[in-house]
Amino acid sequence: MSGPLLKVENLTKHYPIGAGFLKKTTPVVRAVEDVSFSVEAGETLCIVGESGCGKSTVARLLMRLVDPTGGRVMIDGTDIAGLKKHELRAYRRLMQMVFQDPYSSLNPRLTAGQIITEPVENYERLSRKQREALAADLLHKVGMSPEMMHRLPSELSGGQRQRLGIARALALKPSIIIADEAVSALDVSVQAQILNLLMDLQQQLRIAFVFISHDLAVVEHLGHRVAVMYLGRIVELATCEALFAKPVHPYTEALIAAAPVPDPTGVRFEAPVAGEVPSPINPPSGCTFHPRCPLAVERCRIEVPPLVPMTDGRVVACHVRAPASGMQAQSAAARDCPTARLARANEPIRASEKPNIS
Ligand SMILES: Nc1ncnc2c1ncn2[C@@H]1O[C@H](COP(=O)(O)OP(=O)(O)OP(=O)(O)O)[C@@H](O)[C@H]1O
Repeated sequence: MSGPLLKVENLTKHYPIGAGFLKKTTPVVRAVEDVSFSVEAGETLCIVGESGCGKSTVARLLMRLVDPTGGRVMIDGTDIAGLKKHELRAYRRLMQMVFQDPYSSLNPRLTAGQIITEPVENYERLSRKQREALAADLLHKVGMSPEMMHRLPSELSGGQRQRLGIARALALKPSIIIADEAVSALDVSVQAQILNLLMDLQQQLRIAFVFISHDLAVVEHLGHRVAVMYLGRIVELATCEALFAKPVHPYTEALIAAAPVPDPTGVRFEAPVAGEVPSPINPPSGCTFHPRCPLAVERCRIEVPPLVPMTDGRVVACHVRAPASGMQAQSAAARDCPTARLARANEPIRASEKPNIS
């Protein structure tokens, strides 16, 4: 294979809503607008943003559970939109999903063994012996004992159920796992166990993760790169280290500043993003963040800012901090950022911050 494992180009999803009988145009929810990114084998790309910014819709588009309004999703260089049903089945094996609620996503009437071998049995017949061996192997991979294969989901703890969800996702030996808020429903200590399990599995199996979360502490722990979404668009995409050390987009900066501080000696400020997220049915003109942005200028109200590459490899969509004309904007932006000033004092930017952003 040459090129990235997963490549998303200009992905857009508008959900039509409530068209009146005589209305000439159907109103739409602009859930995802012109989103592009790529993910390499063995890499974790996190997608963060407030509720309703389009994270889950991106996940559904990647899995082709919904069809895009525009753009493409390429796996191993193949555009999955052009695939016939039987070809899509083969590609679906490569990409599996882990859901937020491990209870509602597991069939309560099936045993753990049946749940995790079911995806394989959709593709091939297994003897009882093969099924048991596969179930034992998958349970072992996620740190559970083989005896658990006879239990029902209701007889397992939340953490065990999420391990089961991960075992089921691993059954088809995927190259990519899409995890949508996969640890949000778990206690913090169980969250840490599941995150460590995912990182171990990634090292062993070179699986790529697209990890969707609103929890920046989780993202900082797990991610290689982070895409920050606001109202359907990516506003900043950077390596995890670079993003947390010196956010450039004012929205990223506000999001990081507003995150709870686990360590009171840490570098984070407590300052929430002012105002509500506008409606994706009738989003603001120009930069959709402008009504909440303390730096907004006239141009922000008029023109949609393009994603501009910065000198450290990140991309940022901001007329003020990343004007389309200048790669040098990044250093100026980072200088004015109070979070960055404190962060920089603690953690210098490393030479390895050269993300592969496309
Ligand atoms: N089937 C649908 N029909 C109409 N609108 C939808 C549909 N699915 C999602 N939306 C809308 O699209 C926008 C993006 O939703 P999405 O669930 O992708 O956001 P999210 O960032 O995952 O939010 P959350 O973190 O709350 O799950 C929201 O305004 C949502 O209401």
